Amino acid sequence: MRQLPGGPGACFAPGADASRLADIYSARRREIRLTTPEEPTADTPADGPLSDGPLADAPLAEVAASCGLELTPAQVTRLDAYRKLLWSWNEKLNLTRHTTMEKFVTRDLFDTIQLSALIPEGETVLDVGSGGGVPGIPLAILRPDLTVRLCESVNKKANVLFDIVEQLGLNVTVYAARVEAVVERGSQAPRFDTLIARGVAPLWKFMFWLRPHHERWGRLLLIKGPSWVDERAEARHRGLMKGFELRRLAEYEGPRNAAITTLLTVTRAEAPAAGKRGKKR
Ligand SMILES: C[S@@+](CC[C@H](N)C(=O)[O-])C[C@H]1O[C@@H](n2cnc3c(N)ncnc32)[C@H](O)[C@@H]1O
Repeated sequence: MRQLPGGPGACFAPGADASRLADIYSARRREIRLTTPEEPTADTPADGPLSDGPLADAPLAEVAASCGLELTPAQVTRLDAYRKLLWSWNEKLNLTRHTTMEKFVTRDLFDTIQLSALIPEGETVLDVGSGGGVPGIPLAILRPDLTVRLCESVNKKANVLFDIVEQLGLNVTVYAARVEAVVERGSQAPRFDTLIARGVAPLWKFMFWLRPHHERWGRLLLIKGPSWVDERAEARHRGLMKGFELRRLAEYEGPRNAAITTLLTVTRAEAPAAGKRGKKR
């Protein structure tokens, strides 16, 4: 993982030719000004119908208060600055369908806050498949005690993340790379306590990508919709859960959305206690 010449938060995929990085960087800067059709952005796991509610265009603080979310004025200001940058980039790239204040707060912020409650103080966290930055960027705003890093495989989106992080003055590193490359042995990225993700891939794919590098991450923390049960079955069927434990940590209904969201964790299974190993003689 090499540092881009553009700034301390910028990294590039492993294997990039160092002598060409400056060219690549300026080319990528140009690239992000294009309006390019992207693959459709998946709804978040618990997305129901995306109709607007009565607080669609209310100020962030008001919508947050209506959902019982307690935010300081400083947090409101930074979250709103992030929301503006995200929506502005969304006019050029397909990054989010949550383009009313109500959806931003009740889906993006709400999910992030639920997730945040499960992350211990001081951890190093990687947001896998950040897209427009959820949940990694709101998490970095709300939890300055964490070291948050973002990972996004599509260069155009990673460039947007570089820009947003820079404009918000966040101390967040962005990897323009696939997660497999970020966590592989020999990568310059640190070991991560927790990998977080929303709306990226089914469980079996995560396990396929991450199993070989299990010593480089502590646990996987996933925001999932009801499909998680089928995803678990598929991952087990493919033999990808062997030696790993999946637990359901929390389940909640969104404030304006009856769909259920589940927070799952995957960790290495504990080795059996010494006395239980092997057959009795
Ligand atoms: C549907 S978006 C979700 C974005 C964001 N997490 C959210 O919930 O709004 C999924 C993102 O994951 C990225 N992605 C898919 N596979 C990836 C991988 N192996 N490593 C890193 N990013 C990946 C895609 O490029 C896409 O931007």
